[in-house]
Amino acid sequence: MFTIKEFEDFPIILVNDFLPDNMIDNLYVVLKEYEEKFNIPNWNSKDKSNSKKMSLCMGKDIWFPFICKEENENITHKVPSAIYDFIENYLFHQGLIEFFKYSSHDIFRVIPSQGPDGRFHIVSYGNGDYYNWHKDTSLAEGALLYGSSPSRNILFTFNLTLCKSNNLSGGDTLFMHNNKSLKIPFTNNSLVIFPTIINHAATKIVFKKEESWENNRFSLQFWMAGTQNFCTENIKELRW
Ligand SMILES: O=C(O)CCC(=O)C(=O)O
Ligand SMILES: [Fe+2]
Repeated sequence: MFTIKEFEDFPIILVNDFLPDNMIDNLYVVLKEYEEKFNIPNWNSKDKSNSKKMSLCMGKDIWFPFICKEENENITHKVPSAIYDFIENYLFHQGLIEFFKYSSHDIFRVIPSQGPDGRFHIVSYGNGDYYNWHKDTSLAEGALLYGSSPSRNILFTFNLTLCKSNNLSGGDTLFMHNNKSLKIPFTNNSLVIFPTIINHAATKIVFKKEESWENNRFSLQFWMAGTQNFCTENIKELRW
């Protein structure tokens, strides 16, 4: 059963033991199915600041909706049902929604009224990989999960970390806010939720012995979108 905690000095929510085993298994089926499609992160959007991000992430990533130019398929058919299940039934679980409503950081209280649209991003980290400091404010090209309008912005990141290996060291998540920093040590099956404008990083992952791809450290992120109004009214205090 998951437990939820909030940090006083950081608008960050930490959920431990988040998913039941069957949901984790379903997500691993998706990871395995798309193993060959993970690629070096590509932030080629019109916003030039994004290009800097290329060198920050040492892992390999994949986006959903998944865009495959060669196959030219309908992207909306490319989101596995396990991902929708994860977002709708777990990230928007009534236990979490209830917590958001009464969060001590006002910013989270509006999540329930926005609904679960956004994008889905997965990073796979092998031995030696890390993700240097960054914000999740740029939206890589492509549609949102429910095909909604471009007037929505990415506002929150829900980040689930998974790793089956017991031989992992590092892979912690770091946050920076108002000149303070916070380290959340890597824990399998834990979820952090934060406004996308908070600087964060994942420390170098070291496996003490060689591991198979399936034993990599995975970061599964739902980048939640909200309306412009919501954005300007509620997030300005965080200097969007
Ligand atoms: O691996 C992590 O925990 C963080 C990943 C991340 O920040 C990102 O992909 O934007
Ligand atoms: Fe990030």
